[in-house]
Amino acid sequence: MSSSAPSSAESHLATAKTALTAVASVAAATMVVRSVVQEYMPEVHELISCSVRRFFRYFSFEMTAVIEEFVGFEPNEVFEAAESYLATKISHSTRRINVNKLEKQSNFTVTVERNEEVLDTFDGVKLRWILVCQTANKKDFRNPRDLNSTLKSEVRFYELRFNKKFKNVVLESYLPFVVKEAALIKQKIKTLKIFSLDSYSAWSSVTLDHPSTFRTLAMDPELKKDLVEDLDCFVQRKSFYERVGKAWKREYLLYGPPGTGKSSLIAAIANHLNFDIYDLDLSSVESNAGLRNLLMTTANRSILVVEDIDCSIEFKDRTSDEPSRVTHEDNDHKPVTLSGLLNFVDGLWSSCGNERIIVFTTNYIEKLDPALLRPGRMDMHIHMSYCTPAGFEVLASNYLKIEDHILFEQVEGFIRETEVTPAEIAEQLMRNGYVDKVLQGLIVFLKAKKLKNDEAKAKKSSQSLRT
Ligand SMILES: Nc1ncnc2c1ncn2[C@@H]1O[C@H](COP(=O)(O)OP(=O)(O)OP(=O)(O)O)[C@@H](O)[C@H]1O
Ligand SMILES: [Mg+2]
Repeated sequence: MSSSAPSSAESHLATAKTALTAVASVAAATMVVRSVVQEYMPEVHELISCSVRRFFRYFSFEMTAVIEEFVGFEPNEVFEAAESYLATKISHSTRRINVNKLEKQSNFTVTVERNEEVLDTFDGVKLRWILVCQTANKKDFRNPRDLNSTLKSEVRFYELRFNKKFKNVVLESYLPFVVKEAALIKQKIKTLKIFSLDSYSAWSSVTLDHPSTFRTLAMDPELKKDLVEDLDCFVQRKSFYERVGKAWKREYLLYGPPGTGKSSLIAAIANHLNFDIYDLDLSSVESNAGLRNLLMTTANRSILVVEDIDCSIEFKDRTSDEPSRVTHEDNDHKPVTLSGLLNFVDGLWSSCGNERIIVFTTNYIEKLDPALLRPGRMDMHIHMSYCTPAGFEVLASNYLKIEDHILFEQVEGFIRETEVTPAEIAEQLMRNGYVDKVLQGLIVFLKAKKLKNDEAKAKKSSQSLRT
C-alpha cells in the first residue's frame, strides 16, 4: 500500500486553494462585467460596485470609527481632543501641518493638515488617523451637522482605523486616554488669566503675564520647598477629598511687610499650577448674596485672592454673637464678612468646586482677628520676610545673572544686620551699569538704610523708656 489518504493539513490547503480560486474568479469576473456595464449601464455599475465593496468589507479585519466635529450643535469633545493629541504625533512622515496663532496667544497652534495620515500605537494596537473634510451640503438643513457647517462650508471628521478585534481597547482605553492627554496638553499651553471685579461687580479678565516663578522668588529655601510640595500634593489628592467628603480646596495666609513678595508669590503659584487668579476685593461686594454669585462663577483650578484682609473687611459679623432672629433673606442682604466668605466656600465648593486655592494676604498679622489665626483655620501660614543672604543670591542671579562675586560677602553682611525688603534690593539691582558698579551702589544703599533703621530703633526705644 504505497499511496496513503491525504493528511488533514493537505485537505485544509486544498480547501483554502479552492476558496482563493473562487474569490479570484469572482474578482476577475466582476472586473470583466464591471468594464462592460460601466460603459453601457451606469446605474447597474454603481449597484455592482457597491456589492463588491460589501463583499470585500466582509472579509476585511479593519474597523473605522468616525469622529465628527459636532454632535448636533455642540462641539464633539473627542474630535477636539484628537486635534490636540495628534499634534504631538507629528513625525518625519507627516508632509503637511497647519500652523496658527492669534495675536493674544503666546504659542503657535500646530495641527495635522487634512488627508494626512497619522500613525499611533497604544498597548501594541496599531491605529491610523486621518482628518477628512467634505464640502457641506448647504441645502440640507435637516441635518444639524450640515447646518453647523454652513458657517464653515465644510464638514470635518476624523476616521480612526484599527483591527476589529481591538474595538473594546479603542473605545474603553485608547479614546479615554486621548481625551485625558489632550486635557493635559491644553492645560500646559493655556494662557493664564487674572479676573477682577468690574464697575458692575462682575468678573472681567485680562491675560496674566507675570514673570514670577518659584525659581525667581527670593524666600526662605525650606519654606519654598515645603510650599511647592504642599501644592503638588494638593493637586494630586482628588480621590482623598472625594473620600472624606470635603471641598477640594487649600487656604494659605501670606503675611509680611510691603515689598517682600506676597503678590509675586501668588503669581508664582499661578504659574506653577497653571491656575487662573480671581482677585476678590471684598469691600466692593455689597452683600452675602452678591458674594455667593461671584463665588459660583469662578472656575475650577483657580486661585481666589483676598489681599490686605486686615483692612478690607471685618472677620465676624458684629451681631452674630448676639441671639438673633435673622432670616435667610436678611442674611442675603447683610454686608460680607470674612467668616461668611469662608463658610460659603466650605459649603459651595464642597458640592461644585474642584481644585480651588484661596490666598489671603496681610501686612499686619498682629491686626488679624485671632479666630482667623487659630490652628486649622488656614492650611498654611507663610511668612514673607525681609531679605536674607539666600534671598539676595536669588535676586542677584535674576537681575545680574551672577552666582557669586567678591562683593557678595560685604552685601550679605549688611543684609544680615538690616531690615531691607527684596523689592528694595531688586530696585537697586535694576540700575544700569557694570556688575561691580551696581553692587557698590547696593552697598551704599544698604549702609544708608542700616543707619536709618538704627536711628529709628533708637528713637523708638527712647520713647518707650520715657512713657
Ligand atoms: N521675595 C521676592 N522675590 C523676588 N522678587 C521680589 C520679592 N519681593 C519683592 N520682589 C520684587 O518687588 C516687587 C514688589 O513685590 P510684591 O508686589 O510681590 O510685594 P508685596 O509683598 O505683595 O507688597 P505689598 O504688601 O505692598 O502688596 C516685585 O514685582 C518684585 O520685582
Ligand atoms: Mg502685594
